[in-house]
Amino acid sequence: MMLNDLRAGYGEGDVLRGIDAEIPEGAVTALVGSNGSGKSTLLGVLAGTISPRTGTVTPRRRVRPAFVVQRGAAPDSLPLTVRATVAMGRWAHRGFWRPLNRHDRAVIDRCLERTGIADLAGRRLGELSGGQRRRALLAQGLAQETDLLLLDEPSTGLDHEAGERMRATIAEVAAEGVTVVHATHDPEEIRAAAHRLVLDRGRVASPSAAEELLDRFTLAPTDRG
Ligand SMILES: Nc1ncnc2c1ncn2[C@@H]1O[C@H](COP(=O)(O)OP(=O)(O)OP(=O)(O)O)[C@@H](O)[C@H]1O
Repeated sequence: MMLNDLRAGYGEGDVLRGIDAEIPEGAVTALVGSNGSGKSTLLGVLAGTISPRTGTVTPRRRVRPAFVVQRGAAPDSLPLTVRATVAMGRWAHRGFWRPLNRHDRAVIDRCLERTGIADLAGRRLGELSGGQRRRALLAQGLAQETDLLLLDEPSTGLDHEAGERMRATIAEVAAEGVTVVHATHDPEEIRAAAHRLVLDRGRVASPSAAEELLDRFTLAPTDRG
């Protein structure tokens, strides 16, 4: 995917100030940068939820990307089960008015399994811990079976085991041919990604700034000078 001179923002002024980059298809790209550098905004542009002011993303796919945000759109007070939440991921294929078929149910089961939450399927979303809810939202994204999976800080708040499972799932999905872009501050996720796109105040960081930022993000506190 090629990003050419992308500019986007919310009110006056641009948050993304001319992004030129290539995002390799069928691989994992980590979107790295300080707080406020524009990672979530860029994910929003790739997802189509934020319109760029100028610039292009090519090719523009007909398939809707799956965008896994930090919190779901449904309020926690809704009596929605984990399974129902994941099932919503099938609406993109089926429309929410049509009953799920056997294939949909098999996809939902698989997504619950691979995110390690099959045993929570009957629980209400509002009763889950933050990390469990995050896995349910990832499962919902996977259930969409799109070829572009966008994740906003997927492993924030996950324990070590859940974080490893998240990284494994991300790698597996990419191995199946899905283009994965995830915004992350997690050193292991940054190291595990095949590609890194480093943002610096709304632009792609220069090679030397990128190297410095990546060092800062991936070195353990004890390794830092
Ligand atoms: N909905 C919004 N309305 C107005 N300004 C926004 C909105 N969302 C983000 N911004 C602003 O855009 C800038 C970039 O935010 P963005 O969320 O893209 O950064 P980020 O790199 O994802 O940061 P973080 O690491 O904190 O998640 C920030 O200055 C932020 O205040």
